[in-house]
Amino acid sequence: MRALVVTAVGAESDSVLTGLTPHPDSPGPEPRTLTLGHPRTKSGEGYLITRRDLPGIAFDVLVGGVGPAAAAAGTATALALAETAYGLVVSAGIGGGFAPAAPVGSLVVADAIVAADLGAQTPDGFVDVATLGFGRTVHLPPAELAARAAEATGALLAPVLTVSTVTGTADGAAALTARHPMAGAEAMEGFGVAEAAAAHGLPVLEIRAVSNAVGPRDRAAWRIGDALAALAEGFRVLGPVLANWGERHEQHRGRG
Ligand SMILES: O=C(O)c1cccc(C(=O)CC[C@H]2O[C@@H](n3cnc4c(=O)[nH]cnc43)[C@H](O)[C@@H]2O)c1
Repeated sequence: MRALVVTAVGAESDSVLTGLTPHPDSPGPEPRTLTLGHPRTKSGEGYLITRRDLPGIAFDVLVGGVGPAAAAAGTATALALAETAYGLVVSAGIGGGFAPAAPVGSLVVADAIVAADLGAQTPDGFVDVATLGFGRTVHLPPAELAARAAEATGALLAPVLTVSTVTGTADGAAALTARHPMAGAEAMEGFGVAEAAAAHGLPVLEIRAVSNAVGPRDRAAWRIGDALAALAEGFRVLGPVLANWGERHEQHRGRG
């Protein structure tokens, strides 16, 4: 199986690739970097993808940009231009954790990927787009895969919210918690990645390493290094889990 892992920034992609480093006894081919699509960066590059082959699974790790729109555009471009079909799409990176369930340095695997600020404000409160009668606000990763990924990595299995604006006040955090009491984390890309995956009929997974608590903004307190290290460790464990799931999934599809 080939999996597409979508991160927002290069530091996250580097962590994912560190985690996906093969065992020294069977190093496999060196990772290859390629650019895809139209030039879109200041330096004139397309989307940056790094390919890493592991036993039973190949990973393409994409730097898609920050926010749900950039993530959807990057993911859709990678899926549309792929030479070899993907079997799974993963949104990965750092994120804010909801206290006390998801402390800084911990991992959260999504059992639901939720567009938390896609809707309308009304005098009676927030109404999401699904309730307004347009589209959807939730994508569900394959339940067994999400559970196995969470168990193997020691992650909290909980909804991960996608927001276009990082929550930066206690009131904002309280409002989100009131609407999504089970939420484990928030980040800015998962729902965009999931929309693109769904448009290609592909399953999606999201994993976040917590760099900060959701609440009053204190950028100096973000522990990005700890979160990036947790992300790398998570992917070290996740590689074989995804390979195993892919093999069983492909056998199942072959029988059908
Ligand atoms: O400054 C750095 O070294 C650095 C390294 C890696 C990533 C970053 C980012 O700032 C990436 C932004 C990214 O982080 C997610 N994120 C993190 N915390 C939150 C949050 O509390 N609420 C929403 N999103 C969060 C988000 O997905 C952004 O794409 C910097």
